[in-house]
Formats: sequence, C-alpha cells, structure tokens
Amino acid sequence: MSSVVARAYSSSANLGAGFDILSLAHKAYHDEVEAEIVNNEGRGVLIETSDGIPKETHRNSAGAAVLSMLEDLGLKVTVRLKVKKGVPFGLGLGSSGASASAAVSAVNELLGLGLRREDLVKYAMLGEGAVSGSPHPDNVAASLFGGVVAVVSTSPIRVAQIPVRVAFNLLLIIPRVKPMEGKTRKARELVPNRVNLSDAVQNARFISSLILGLESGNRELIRLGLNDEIVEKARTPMYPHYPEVKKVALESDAIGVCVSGAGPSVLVFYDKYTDIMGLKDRADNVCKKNGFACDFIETELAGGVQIERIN
Ligand SMILES: Nc1ncnc2c1ncn2[C@@H]1O[C@H](COP(=O)(O)OP(=O)(O)O)[C@@H](O)[C@H]1O
Ligand SMILES: N[C@@H](CCOP(=O)(O)O)C(=O)O
Repeated sequence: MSSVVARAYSSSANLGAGFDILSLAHKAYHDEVEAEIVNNEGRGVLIETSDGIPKETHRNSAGAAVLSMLEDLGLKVTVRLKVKKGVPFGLGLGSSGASASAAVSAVNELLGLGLRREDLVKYAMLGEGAVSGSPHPDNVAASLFGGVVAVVSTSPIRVAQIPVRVAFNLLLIIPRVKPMEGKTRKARELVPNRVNLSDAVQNARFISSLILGLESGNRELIRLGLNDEIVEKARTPMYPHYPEVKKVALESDAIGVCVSGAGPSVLVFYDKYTDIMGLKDRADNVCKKNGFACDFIETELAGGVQIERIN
C-alpha cells in the first residue's frame, strides 16, 4: 500500500448546554486527508495543502494530531499528509476537527496500527489543542463516530453514541464573514471559570432533556434541551445575530436552535411541521440587519470517518 485517503465530515459541537461533551456530524461538508510514508528513518509529519491553513506541523490540527500519535506509540516514521479542505474554517463547523479525524484514521490504516475509534479521538483531540489551545474532544468524536455523540469520559476517552429515534433535518445558518483567525481559541477565553450552581443545574436539565428527547422522539424535550445558560451566553458578543435568529426560527416552529460549536454559525433542527421557507426568509433579514449575508445549508446527520481509498 502506498497511500490511504480518509474522509471525515463537518460537525456541530455543544448542542446547547453540552460544552465539550455533545456533538453531531453532518453531511454538509467533508475533508479528505491522504497519508503516505516518506521514510522510516526519523519521526515527522509533513503537510501539503493549498487550502489556506497552516503548513507547519504543530500549527495544523492534522499534523499535530498525527505527530502526537507517532510520539505516543514510539513510531519512527515520517509521513506526508495531503489535506484537502471541504469544511470551511472559523465558522463553528468543526473544520480543524475534521482534518485531524481524517488524518489519524488514514495513518492508522496506512501503518496497520489497528487503533480503536476512541484511541483515535485521543490523538485527534490533541490536534484541536494545537489550534485552539485546549484539546476539546467533541468535534473529533462526532467526525470519527458519526451521528450524535456524548464524550462521557476524557481519561480514558469514552464516547457514547446517542440513539436518535426521531425524524429531523438540520439547517446550518452560516454568516458570510471573513473567518476570524484563531476564533475558537478566542471564544474559549470568554468561557467563565466559575459558574453559579443554579446555572449549572439548569444546564444539567437541558442536557438531560435533549438526550431523552432524541432517544424517545419527543420534540418538546429536544426544543427545551437546545438551550444553554453558561457558554452560549458568555459568547454572545461573538455572534450578536444569534438571539434573534433563534427567536424567528422558533416562531417558525423549528424543533430547536443552538449555536454551532463556538459559532458564528447557527444550527437548527427542523421537521415537517417547521415553516422552513418562512424561517429562512426571516433569518436572512436578521443576518442582513447585522451587516452580513448568511448561507443556508440544509443537511442531515452523517456517519463516521471513512477510508475512501487505499492506493
Ligand atoms: N487542518 C486544519 N483545518 C482547519 N483549520 C486549521 C487546520 N489546522 C489549523 N487550522 C487553524 O485553525 C483555525 C480554525 O479552527 P477554529 O477557529 O477552531 O474553527 P473551526 O470551527 O473551523 O474548527 C484557523 O485559525 C486555522 O488556520
Ligand atoms: N466545544 C468547543 C467546540 C468548538 O467548535 P468549533 O467548530 O467552533 O471549533 C467550544 O465550544 O469551544
């Protein structure tokens, strides 16, 4: 085998109150990473890309993830990663996580390491750490496992896939703005270190409600669950359009609405009862009022990472 190509999908993390815990993968966008061995003489990772992301190994989520994997496993090999971006970055769509997930999966296959997906989460999240300053596991767990996931333990990593027994589609409302360099890093600086007990309790209610709603197919529980008293609130200055977009989407009978990851994109769960045309129309006006156009991408849950080709 001379190279392996892996594909990983975009994701929306947090899902309301599940900061660094909950996430889902969607088919909206995907990244592809091709991994090949350069030599077996030393340990290294070379990045090849023409998609506007850093080429230095330590500054690229794919490079940093794979390097941490080679170091941890004591492997002396240099690999080249060709990173083809499909997931736009800086918009809250898990772009850095998709590259890291595809990269560790491709190298796992290339070197015949036989790692479990939870091991791959462990390494891919270190790629997230390299770009956002903290190794959050939620986006990579969704891109690696697919569907809706909860990272229920970080040491050791444990990921639970949440059974979804309700029919819904997803709408991403994506501001057409210049991506802010290091956006997630900045957004994480806004998260408070200490929170009121009453807010923590309220958030635990939201998480319970969302998971129970998805499992039982109860629309009202999902709607209630897609709220957050802590992180979304603290970050509101980074996405001032969000409260009004949420209001008009709920008035159009969306199932529920939350910020996608650290924003500025907004994730809407909708179904046949939702006035989707009216929702887009009104949300479009809110975006324009805030000084930018928004793209509306209708999508659905995606599966986990796939090995596309073995050459
Ligand atoms: N492989 C990669 N894919 C996407 N962004 C990357 C990658 N490697 C490094 N980056 C950097 O990470 C940042 C994007 O990540 P972030 O702000 O967390 O947004 P996102 O929600 O897209 O993951 C950008 O500054 C980008 O240059
Ligand atoms: N839990 C993280 C998720 C960041 O997602 P991104 O797609 O915006 O990078 C956080 O909220 O910081």
